[in-house]
Amino acid sequence: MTPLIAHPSPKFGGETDLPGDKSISHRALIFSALAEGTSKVTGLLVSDDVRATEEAVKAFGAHIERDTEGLLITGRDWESPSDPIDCGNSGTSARLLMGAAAGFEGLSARFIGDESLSSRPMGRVMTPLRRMGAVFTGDDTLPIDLVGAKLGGIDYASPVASAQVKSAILLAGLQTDAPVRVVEPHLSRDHTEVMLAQFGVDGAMDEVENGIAISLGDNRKLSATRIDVPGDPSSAAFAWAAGAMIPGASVTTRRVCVNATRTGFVEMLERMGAKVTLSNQTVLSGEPVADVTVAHDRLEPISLSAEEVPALIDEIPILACVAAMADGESVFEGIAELKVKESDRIGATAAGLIANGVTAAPGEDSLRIFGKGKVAGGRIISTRHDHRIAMAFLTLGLAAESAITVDNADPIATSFPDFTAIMRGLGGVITAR
Ligand SMILES: O=C(O)C1=C[C@@H](OP(=O)(O)O)[C@@H](O)[C@H](O)C1
Ligand SMILES: C=C(OP(=O)(O)O)C(=O)O
Repeated sequence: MTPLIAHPSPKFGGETDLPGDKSISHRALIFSALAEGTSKVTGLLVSDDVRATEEAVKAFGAHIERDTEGLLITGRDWESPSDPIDCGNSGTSARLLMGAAAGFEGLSARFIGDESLSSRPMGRVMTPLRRMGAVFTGDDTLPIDLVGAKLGGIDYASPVASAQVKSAILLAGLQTDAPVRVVEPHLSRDHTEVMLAQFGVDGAMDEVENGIAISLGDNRKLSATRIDVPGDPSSAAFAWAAGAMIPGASVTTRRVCVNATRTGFVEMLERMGAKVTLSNQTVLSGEPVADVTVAHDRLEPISLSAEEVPALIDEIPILACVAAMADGESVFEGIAELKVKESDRIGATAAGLIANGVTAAPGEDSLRIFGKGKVAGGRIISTRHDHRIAMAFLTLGLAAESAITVDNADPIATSFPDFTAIMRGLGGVITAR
């Protein structure tokens, strides 16, 4: 357990690069490991979650080498790993890998994870994958055993807008010729669809009565390619939040992914009153990227509705912290999915805010924050082994009246090991206890 203290930091600002996007990094590894030929991946995120996926695809038989630019990954038909696939803390690893492995006949694998991951629901991917013909033993939670089988098609209406569920089905669908379609109630991040096209697989997206339908086309053979991973907007969010909250601050993050399914947070900051500018817009491996500048201004409270949630699902704890710095009541609705992340993020966020002098009302599917234009701070919060909770409250501590301590900053390594260095580089005062 490594506690860290974030102190009020009135001189925050500047420019920074960011590590690679976590979602795109997981996918680059998995897709390359399934593709025919050798793919090159640059800018891959170095973090515990992505390392879990890298170790897994090696265990399934992919060959990985490094050169000066990045990784060279040679794909193949996946085979049984000799040891359990340890997904650590990473829901994306577990759910996407189960889908990707499900259609290899004769393969058998056990999926395991840490205590937090072992309490998160896996039935949401096992149900549709079983319907396609996959054979699992285990209930809703890890450890789960998979026996690869010949898969058929599926037309699946997902009850949740989850990119992990959608991606598990599409990845499994690569091993069958039968029709594969997933309908989600609202569009979740579409990095799988973007990357399928990069690897030469066609698909389609249509608006339908009950949501957004994504289907695979006829060509499902992945051909090796090059993927350059852009910066992670979910990591940039902490620098942007500090830029929005601290008077006089202006922060520029270079070459960040600005795919519209991921820009919900920065759009909310703009709606709240922060000044947001995009420059140097371009496209990297099918993903839109830009330099994003966020500068402080007076912040207004906001309302967040269910259809807006997927585009900022991982940013809700930090959005709640920013809302606490606005003057008035902010309401977030349709956020029940937060209860099945690395921690119950509705409860953890509300508890951290309340401890630091903010009035907040958590619900089953909602969170209300009664902002007063400032946050007292001064208290220690429990991160509940959740990286996003740790980073959100360290960021709030930079803007609060008194320092905020997080009891354990270790989980930050799962998604953004450079968090402390980057925030310090921008003027954030973060010290050990
Ligand atoms: O597909 C992905 O890469 C992810 C999807 C999201 O999860 P859900 O799809 O379960 O909402 C997100 O919370 C997670 O950090 C990464
Ligand atoms: C929810 C997250 O990741 P995962 O589901 O991959 O554990 C996250 O990074 O906030």
